[in-house]
Amino acid sequence: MAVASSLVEQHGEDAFRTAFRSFRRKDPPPDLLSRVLDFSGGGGGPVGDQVLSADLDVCAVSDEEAGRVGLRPLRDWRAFGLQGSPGFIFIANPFLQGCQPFWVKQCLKTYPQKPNVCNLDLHMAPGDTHDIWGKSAHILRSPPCAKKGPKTLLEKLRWVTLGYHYNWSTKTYSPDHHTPFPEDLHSLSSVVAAGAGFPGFLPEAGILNYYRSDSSLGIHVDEAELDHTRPLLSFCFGQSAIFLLGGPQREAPPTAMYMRSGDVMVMSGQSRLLYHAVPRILLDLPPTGLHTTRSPGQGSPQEGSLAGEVSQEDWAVCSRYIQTSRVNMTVRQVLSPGQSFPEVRPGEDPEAGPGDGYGEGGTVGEKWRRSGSDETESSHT
Ligand SMILES: O=C(O)CCC(=O)C(=O)O
Ligand SMILES: [Fe+2]
Repeated sequence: MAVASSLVEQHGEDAFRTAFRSFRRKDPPPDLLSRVLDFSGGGGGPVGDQVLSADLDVCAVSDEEAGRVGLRPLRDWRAFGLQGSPGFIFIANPFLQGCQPFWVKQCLKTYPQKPNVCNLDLHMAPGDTHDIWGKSAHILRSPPCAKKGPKTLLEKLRWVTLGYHYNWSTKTYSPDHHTPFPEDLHSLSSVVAAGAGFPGFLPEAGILNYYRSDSSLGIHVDEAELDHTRPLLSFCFGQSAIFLLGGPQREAPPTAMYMRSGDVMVMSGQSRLLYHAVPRILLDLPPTGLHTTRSPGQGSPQEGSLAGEVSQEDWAVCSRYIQTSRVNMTVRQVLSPGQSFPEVRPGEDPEAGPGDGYGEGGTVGEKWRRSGSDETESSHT
């Protein structure tokens, strides 16, 4: 059941905004929370009538290929769809035990490194954003002291872009702002896309969002990619969140669901261009599957695994960070095979990209990330 159907719309605002604001309230109404879908089956909200089981192509990927990127064999994945949202697939934590830490470490230690781009680059000198991990790790590794020191760079990180770098101002990608897409994330994405029925998916752009406890992600549609027939993949790590999935217009009341560490979402087909948002990070639920111990009994990654073990030293930093944070990676194919970017003709304003519907609130970037109370909007650049 869509959560906003019983909420009173205020000031003529659309149903999505009404729901978004309700979840941002300090104490969301209990009946609202009771209708948040919980795919983990681990208690909490119901898996409602709206939930279907989703078909995967379990033969598309061998157990070895899945294990190599830290995923369980595809036949063991629990995948769900939503009535009324064809193409939306929710995969409840398909990671092998002990393998999420590798991806958390990549998000915190590896992907923020140059030549990738992050929010700190927008207002800091290049030398100062050079080694975000190195400049933060020793502080995060030491025991928290009573007097809070200044935030580390890692704690100030809000987004990182990979591959074709999303331009938050023009809301476009461009051929001349591109760096190599990380090979390990390419492999992980290819496995998930193939399992979801999209063999040959080409991961070309990534947006990593770093959420602190009061962060949120405004209502938007991801439409800057030129090929919308390819899915958008989303990987969640760390603290849980409430995710809202709406319709093609903001007037449609959204469905709310919990997203927990390890959960993966695929937005494809008609769901590729649906409005969505993250109104709330939840600190009261312990992150699942985030211990480093690997279980030898359940197909743990073998020789040649990309998802290597994380050293205790690195994990001390990562685990401290995600005690109060959530990290999300979205992976997108930008172009169809053989497609190129439209040429900017002389005299045309290269800044005037197509609208991307991020409208209000915004991404982790300047335009659409919100934080603080439901009344205040602030940017996180
Ligand atoms: O953090 C999330 O779960 C959603 C991220 C998202 O929608 C985006 O990056 O476009
Ligand atoms: Fe999005």
